[in-house]
Amino acid sequence: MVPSRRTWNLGATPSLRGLWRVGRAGEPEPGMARPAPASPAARPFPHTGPGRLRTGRGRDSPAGGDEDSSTRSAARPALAQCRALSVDWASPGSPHRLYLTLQQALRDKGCESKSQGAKEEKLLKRQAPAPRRGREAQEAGGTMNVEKTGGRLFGSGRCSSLSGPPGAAPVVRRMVEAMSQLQEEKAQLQEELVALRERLAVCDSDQQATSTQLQNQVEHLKQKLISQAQEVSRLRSELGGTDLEKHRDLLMVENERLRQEMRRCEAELQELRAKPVAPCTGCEHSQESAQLRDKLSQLQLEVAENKGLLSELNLEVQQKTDRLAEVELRLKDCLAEKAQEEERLSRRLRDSHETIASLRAQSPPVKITMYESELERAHGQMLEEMQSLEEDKNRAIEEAFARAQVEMKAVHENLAGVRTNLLTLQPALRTLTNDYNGLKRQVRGFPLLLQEALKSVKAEIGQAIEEVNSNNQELLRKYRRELQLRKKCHNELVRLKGNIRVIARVRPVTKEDGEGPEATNAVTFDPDDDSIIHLLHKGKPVSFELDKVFSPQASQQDVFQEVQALITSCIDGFNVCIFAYGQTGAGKTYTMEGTLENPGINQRALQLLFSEVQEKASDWEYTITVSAAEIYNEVLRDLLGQEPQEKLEIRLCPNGSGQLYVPGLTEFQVQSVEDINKVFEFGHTNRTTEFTNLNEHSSRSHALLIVTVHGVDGSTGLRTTGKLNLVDLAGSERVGKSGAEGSRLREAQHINKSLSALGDVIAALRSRQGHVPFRNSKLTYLLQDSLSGDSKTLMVVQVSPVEKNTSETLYSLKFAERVRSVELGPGSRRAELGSWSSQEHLEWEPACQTPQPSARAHSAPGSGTTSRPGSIRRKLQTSGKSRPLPV
Ligand SMILES: Nc1ncnc2c1ncn2[C@@H]1O[C@H](COP(=O)(O)OP(=O)(O)OP(=O)(O)O)[C@@H](O)[C@H]1O
Repeated sequence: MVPSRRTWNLGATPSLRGLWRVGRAGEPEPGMARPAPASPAARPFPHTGPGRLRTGRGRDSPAGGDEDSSTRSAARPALAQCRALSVDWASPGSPHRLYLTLQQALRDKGCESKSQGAKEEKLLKRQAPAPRRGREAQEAGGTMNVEKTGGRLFGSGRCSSLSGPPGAAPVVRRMVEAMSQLQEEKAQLQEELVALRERLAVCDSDQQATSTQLQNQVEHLKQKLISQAQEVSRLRSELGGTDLEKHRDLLMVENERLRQEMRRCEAELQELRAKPVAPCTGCEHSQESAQLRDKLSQLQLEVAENKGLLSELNLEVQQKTDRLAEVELRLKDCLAEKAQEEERLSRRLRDSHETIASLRAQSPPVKITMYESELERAHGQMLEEMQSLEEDKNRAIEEAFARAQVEMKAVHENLAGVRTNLLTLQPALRTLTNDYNGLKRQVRGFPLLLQEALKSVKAEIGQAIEEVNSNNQELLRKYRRELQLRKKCHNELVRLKGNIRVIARVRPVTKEDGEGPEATNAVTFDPDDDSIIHLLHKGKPVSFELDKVFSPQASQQDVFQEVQALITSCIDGFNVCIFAYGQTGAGKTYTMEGTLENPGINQRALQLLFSEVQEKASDWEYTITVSAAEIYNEVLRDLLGQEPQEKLEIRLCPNGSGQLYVPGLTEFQVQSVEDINKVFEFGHTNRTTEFTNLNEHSSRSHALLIVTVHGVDGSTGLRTTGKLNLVDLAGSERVGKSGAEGSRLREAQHINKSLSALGDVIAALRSRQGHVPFRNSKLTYLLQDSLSGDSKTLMVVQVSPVEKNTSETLYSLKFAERVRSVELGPGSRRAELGSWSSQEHLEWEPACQTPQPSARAHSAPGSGTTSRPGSIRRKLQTSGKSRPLPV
C-alpha cells in the first residue's frame, strides 16, 4: 500500500536526524559527503587539508628545517583538532571550529616565538664559540663570510673584517654578530610574517570555501526541512496527530533560528575578510595578533554557546526522532497485520479457487453452466433492481427536495409572519411581563391576604349564621303565628260566608229530555246577579237566591274554581264535605266526576291536592290516601275492598279521641292522578260485578269518595290531617209521591231518610244545638267529623232546565235556599231553620211513609245517563271494559 511505502521511505529520506547521526557517530547518510577517514592523509578535506599547510610551509623551506618542523609539529595538533572537528562541518557552527583551529595554530606560533627567544638566548650563549668560529672563519678566509652575507649590515664577514683595539674588538664583534643575528631574525620574522599572511589568505579562501559549503549545506538543510515538513504534514493527515504538527512547528522555529545564526556567522566572516592586513611591523603584528586572539576568543565563546544550543536541539530532535520511530513501529505493526490479513485472505481465496475447481471437476459441467447462467441472470436482475431502486431513490430525493423547498419557503413565510407578530407582540409581552410581575407580587402576598380574608369571612359567616338562625327562629315564630292567623282568618271567612255554602248548577238540555213542550227551558238567569235563578213553574216565575248559580254554559273549571278554596283548606287540616244534590239525571255525577275529557270536581280536587302538596314538598311531607264507599239502603259497602258485598259498620276509635272509623274500609295511598284513576276503575269493577242494573243502582245510592291528607311540617313537626268527602247523593226525587212499591219504595224511603237526616244535621249545626242527630242515617254518621266543628260544607244543587222537571227543580231549589238561609244570620237563621225543619220534615215524612205511585215512574232509573269514565258511579253503558286492580 502507498502509505506504508511512504512510511518506509521516511527512514530512507535524508533528514536532520541522519545529519546529526553522521555528526555524532561518523556514519554518513546516503548522498552525503563522507567524513574524513581516521587517517589524516586519507581524509578528503578540501578546505584545510594538511597538504595545503605542508605545501605552504614547504614553499618557505622545502627541505623542512627545525623551525619548520617545530611549526609543523606545533600546528599538527590544531590540524588534528580541525580534522576531528571536520565531522561537524555539516553543522551550522562549523566555521567557529575553523577559527578555533586557527587560534590554536596562532597559539602554537606563540610557542614558536618563545622558542625564538630561546634561540636568541642560544645565540647569545653561543657568542663565545662564535668568535672562535669567527676566528676560524677569519683564519679560513673572513672575507668570504662578509661576501657571503652580501649587503647585510651585520654580516659575519664584515664583523670579521673589523678589527679594533684588543679591548674593544670583542665587544664590537659581539655587537656586529648581535646585529647580524637580529637582521637574520628580522628576515626570519619577515618570512614568517609573509607565511602568516599566506596562511591568512589560505584561511580566507578556506573560510570562503567553508562559507560556500555552509551555504550549500544550509540550502540542503532547507530542502530537507521542506521535505520533512511535507512528510510531517502527510503524517499528520495520515495519523491526525496534533503532536506531529507541534513538532513540525518547533522544528521550523529552530530552523529559522539556526538560519539567523548562520547569517550572523557569515556576516562576521565577511567582516573578517574585509578587514585590511596592516604592514607587518613588530608592534603592529603583535597588536594584530592580540586583536585576532580577542576576536577568536569571542568567537570561541559564541561557538561554545552555539554548541550548547545545538546539543539541546540535538536532544529535542532525538526525542522527536524517537517518537517518529514509535509511529513508524506502529505503522509497521499495522502493515504487518495487514500483510498477514492479506496473506490469510489470499490463502482463503486460493482455497476457494481450489474448492471451486474440485467442485467443477466433480459436478457435471452442464450443471455448473446452468448455475452460472442462473447466477448471471440473478446478477442482472439484481443490477436492474438496483438501478431501478437508484432511480426511485433519486426521484424520491428530488421530490423530497422539491417538497422541502416548498416547505422551506412556507416556513420562511411563516417565519416572517412570526417575526412580524413577534415585533407587534413584544410591547404586549412587555406589558404582560409587567402585569405578571405585579401579579406575582400580589400572589406572593396572597396567602396572607387570603388567610386574613378567610378569617374575616369566617367571622362574618359565623355572625351571619347566628343572625340567620335567630332570624329563622323569628320567622318560624312568625310563621306559626301567621299559620294560626290564617286558620283564624279562614275560619272567620268561612264563618262569614257560612260553613255551608250552596250553589246551583243548571245542566243543559239534552237529547234525553226529548222534544215538545215538556222539553222546553223553564229556567232563566239574572244577567246582573249570578246568584239569582228564575224558574217558570206552572206558568208562574219563581226566583231563588243562592251563593252562586251556574248556567248550562258554565264549564267544569268554572264550577271547580268555586270550590277550590275548600279543597286547599283540606291541605291545611280542615275537613270538607262537598255534596251533589238533585233529582236523577240533573247532572250530579257529571259535576262530581265528569268525563275523561272533561273531569269533574273529584279529579280536579285530587289534581289540585297533588300540585299543592308538591309545592309544599320542601317544607311539608304529605300522604294522601283514598277510600271509596257507597250507602245503599242504609248499608255501607267498601267499593275498593275485596268483598264488596260485605256490610261495613261505623265505630268510634278505641283511643277515646271520639273520632269515627270504619273497620275494614280499604284505603289506597295515591301519589298521582293515574293512581286515582286506577282506584276508580277498581271500584267500578266491583260495582259492575255486584249489580246487574248498575244505572238504577247508582242512582239510588250515595257514592262517597273519601280523601285523607296527612301532613307533617319538616321544620316544626306540626302534623295536620284533613278529610275531603266528595259525595254524589242519590236522586232526590220524591219517589214516594209517585206510588213506588217494593224494593223501589224501600230505596226511596232510605234515600229520603238519609237526605232528611242530612237536613236535620245541617240545621242542628247551624242553630248551634247541643245535640246534632248524626246517627239518624249512615250518611250523616259517616260524615260526622266532616260536618262538625270547623268543617266546611258545600252543596251543589243540580237542576234540570226542562219544563217537565220543574216540580223537582222547584223542590231542590227550595231545599237549597233554605239550607243557605240558615246561615245568613243567627236570628233569622234560627227562625228559618225552625220553619224549614218542621215544614220539610212534615213534607218529607208522609212521603217516606206513604210513597206515591207516580213517583216510581218519575224516578225511573236510567233516564238521562251518559258515559262517565273514571267514575265510581259510572253508568253500565259506559263501563264496557274492566281494568286491572290498582297496585
Ligand atoms: N253541565 C252539563 N253539561 C252537559 N251535560 C250534562 C251536564 N250535566 C249533566 N249532563 C248530562 O246529563 C245527563 C245526566 O247527568 P247525570 O247522570 O250526571 O245525572 P245524575 O244526577 O248523576 O243522575 P243519577 O242520579 O241517575 O246518577 C248525562 O248524560 C250528562 O252527561
